[in-house]
Amino acid sequence: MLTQEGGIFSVFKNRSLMPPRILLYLVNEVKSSITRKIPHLKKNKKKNLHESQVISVQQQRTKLPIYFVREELLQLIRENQVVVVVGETGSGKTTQLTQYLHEEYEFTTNGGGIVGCTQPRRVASVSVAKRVSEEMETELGDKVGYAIHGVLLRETLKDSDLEKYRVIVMDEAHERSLSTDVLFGILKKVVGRRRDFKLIVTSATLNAQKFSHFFGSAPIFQIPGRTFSVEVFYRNTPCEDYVEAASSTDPGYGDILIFMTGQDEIEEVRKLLILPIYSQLPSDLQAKIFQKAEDGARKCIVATNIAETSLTVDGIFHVIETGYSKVKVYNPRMGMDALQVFPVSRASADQRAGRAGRTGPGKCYRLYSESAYQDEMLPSPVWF
Ligand SMILES: Nc1ncnc2c1ncn2[C@@H]1O[C@H](COP(=O)(O)OP(=O)(O)OP(=O)(O)O)[C@@H](O)[C@H]1O
Repeated sequence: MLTQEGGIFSVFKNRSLMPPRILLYLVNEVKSSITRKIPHLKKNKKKNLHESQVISVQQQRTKLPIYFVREELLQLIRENQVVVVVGETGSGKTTQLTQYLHEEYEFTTNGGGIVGCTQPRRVASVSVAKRVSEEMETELGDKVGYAIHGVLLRETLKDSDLEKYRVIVMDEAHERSLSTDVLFGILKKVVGRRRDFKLIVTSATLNAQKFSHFFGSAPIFQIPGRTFSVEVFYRNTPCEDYVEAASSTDPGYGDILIFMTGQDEIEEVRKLLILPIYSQLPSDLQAKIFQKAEDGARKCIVATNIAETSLTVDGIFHVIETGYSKVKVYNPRMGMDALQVFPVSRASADQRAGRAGRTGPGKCYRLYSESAYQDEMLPSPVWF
């Protein structure tokens, strides 16, 4: 069923006709990505067996770092209107915190007790909502929903106090954009007007202090530990062609996530990875298609930075990281925005590495040197 709520067009299969209790919102999205299955890559089934495949979803939840500090964190939230939460990638900030808050406030509010969680990317809103509904053993659209056609920001135009929300989680707040900055200003006012309203800001470590300061020295809660280790490899020298270098980096087993800056490069990688056949192709290259593919295909995803945060793709062991992304920059001469390629920040590189090691130990191959990471990359993204 499609419902129109408060100016937001939400995709809900809402059996009870009540709005879901946990809502994931899209606040800002920049680009798209392409996902491909590459059938000729070899899959080593044994090595590819992730922990998530052998233990239940509920057991997985009790192994996440946030689980061990649940009560401590909720106590801090009870005592403060705004709390900044910092934790390693995969510690459970998105999927677990929303559920803890739902459990905490489910019975204490009548009616307007929705926990809203903002996401910078569409793909994350959808996939996290699905995951949370699975964990809560409910159908998507029943207790858990997502809204991608509208943004929370737009909802504030109709209801400036966001009355139906008990808690808003500004997830991945370090992924700043104009929308999130405006929303921060609005939420600060809501916090001042509504004593029962809670705001949780999750962020990469480096920006936590700034957010805390903006909200009048809000306490910062650090979730200790990480779920699985990610081994990071660097090149000794910078590579001349990262598209080619990424395409020829095959760790030999396990699913792979490759980061590229945009659709053109993604298409190039796809061409390099998929075997072509046409009459003008030299016969030795044509012959390659007759080589037998191993049993069990391996998945290779080539994505832009839309896959950088919040996403868990089960089975991804390896991340190949080019160190670049496209950023929307205003060009005053042309009087319009343009996408330009820039080196990523250390915070983004760490987020990318964090896409491995979500459901098992992982590896990240950085196509640049360690000194480039340490000395040349900015600590966090700069917004133009
Ligand atoms: N779709 C999924 N399939 C399998 N496991 C998942 C899925 N989504 C989440 N998980 C598990 O839950 C863990 C916590 O994910 P969550 O998104 O809550 O972490 P996070 O702290 O918000 O990380 P990040 O900041 O990188 O988004 C993951 O590391 C993974 O083990």
